[in-house]
Amino acid sequence: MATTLGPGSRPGTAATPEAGAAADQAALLRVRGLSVTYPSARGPVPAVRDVAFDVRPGEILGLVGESGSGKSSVCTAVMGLLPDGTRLDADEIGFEGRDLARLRERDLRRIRGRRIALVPQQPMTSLAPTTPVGRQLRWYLGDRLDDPQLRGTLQAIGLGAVLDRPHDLPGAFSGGQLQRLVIAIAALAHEPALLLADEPTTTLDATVQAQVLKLLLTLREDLGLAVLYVSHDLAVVAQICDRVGVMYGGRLVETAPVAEIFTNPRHPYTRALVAAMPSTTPADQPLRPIPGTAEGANLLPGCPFAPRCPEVMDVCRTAMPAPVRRAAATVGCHRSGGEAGEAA
Ligand SMILES: Nc1ncnc2c1ncn2[C@@H]1O[C@H](COP(=O)(O)OP(=O)(O)OP(=O)(O)O)[C@@H](O)[C@H]1O
Repeated sequence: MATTLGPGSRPGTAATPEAGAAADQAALLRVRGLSVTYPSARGPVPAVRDVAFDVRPGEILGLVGESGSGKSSVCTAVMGLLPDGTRLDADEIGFEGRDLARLRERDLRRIRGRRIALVPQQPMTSLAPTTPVGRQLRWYLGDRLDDPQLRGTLQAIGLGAVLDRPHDLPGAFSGGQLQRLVIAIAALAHEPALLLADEPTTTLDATVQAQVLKLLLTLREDLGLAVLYVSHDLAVVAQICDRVGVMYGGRLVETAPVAEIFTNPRHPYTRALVAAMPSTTPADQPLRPIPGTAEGANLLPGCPFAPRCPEVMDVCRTAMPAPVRRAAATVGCHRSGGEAGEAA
C-alpha cells in the first residue's frame, strides 16, 4: 500500500537489533523490574515477576507464552489499568521520557489512548453496541472524517463497508471488519507512538487474521507506530514481529530477534515451544507437545520451567537465573545463558 496514512516517516526499526546501552537509550518503552501481584482468596498471585524489556520506535515486539504466563498483565500494567488492589512494582516503565509507574492517574489519562493505545482481543469491548459506526468514527476522527485522503486511507485498509453503511450498528459487521475499525481508530485518532495489541486476531479465521496483521504492518510502516503484540501463537508472531519476548510462569525467559527464536532458540522452553509448532513438525510425524503443565509455575522460586525442562539442573529448582545478553538475545537460563554472556 502507498504511504497515505499520515505525516511522518518510519523512524527506524529493530530489523538490525543493537545490543547494549545504545539500544536501551533508543527505547520508546523501557520496562525494568516489572512485577504484578493480584490478590486472591487463596493468597497473592504473582502474575509477572521482575520482567525487563524495551520496545524501540517503529518496532513490533511480540510477547508470547501459554495461557496464564502473564502477557496480558504486562500490557495492563503498562497502560496503568490494573484492577484495584493489585500490587505493581517496577524499577521503571519509561515512555517518552516519563516513568509511567510513577505518574498520577490524571497524567496517565493524558497518555492513554493518545500516546499509547490499546487494541483489545474483542473489538466490541471498545465499541458502543447501540451507536452507529459512522457516529463512532466521527467521535474519534472528528472533521477529519470528511477529508478525502483519510477516507481513501480507510477504504484502503478495508473499511469501505463501514464508510458505505455509517448508519449500521457494530453488530451488522464481521469480527474482522470491527477489529480493523478498532485498530484504525486507535492508530488514527491521535496517532500514538505505541500500540498495545492483546491477542487481536485470536477470534478471527486465518484469512481475516492475515488482513489484520497486514494492517498492523501498514500502520507501522506508514506512521512509524511501535507495537507490543501479545499472542500465544508463535506462528502469528513470526509473521509480523521484529523481536520476540517469551514468557513463562510470569518471567520473561528469552528475548531475541524473531529469526533467532526459530533458528537458534536459547532457552529450553523456547526450544520446546518451537518444536511443538505444527509448521516445524514434518507432516508424517506427530506434534511434540511439551510434557507436563504450567500450573503453579509462577509460584516457583527457581526457573519456572524447571519441572518440565529436559535439561534441568539442581540449581534451576532453587535460583532464578539472571538474564544474560548473548549477541542480540537476552536469556535467563542457568544452562544456556550462563556461559559467556554479559549481564543484561
Ligand atoms: N484480576 C486478576 N485477579 C487474580 N488473578 C489474575 C487476575 N488477572 C490475571 N490473573 C492471573 O494472573 C496470571 C497471569 O494472567 P494473564 O492474563 O496476565 O496471562 P496471559 O499470559 O495473558 O494469559 P491469557 O493468554 O490466557 O490471557 C494467571 O495466573 C491469571 O489467572
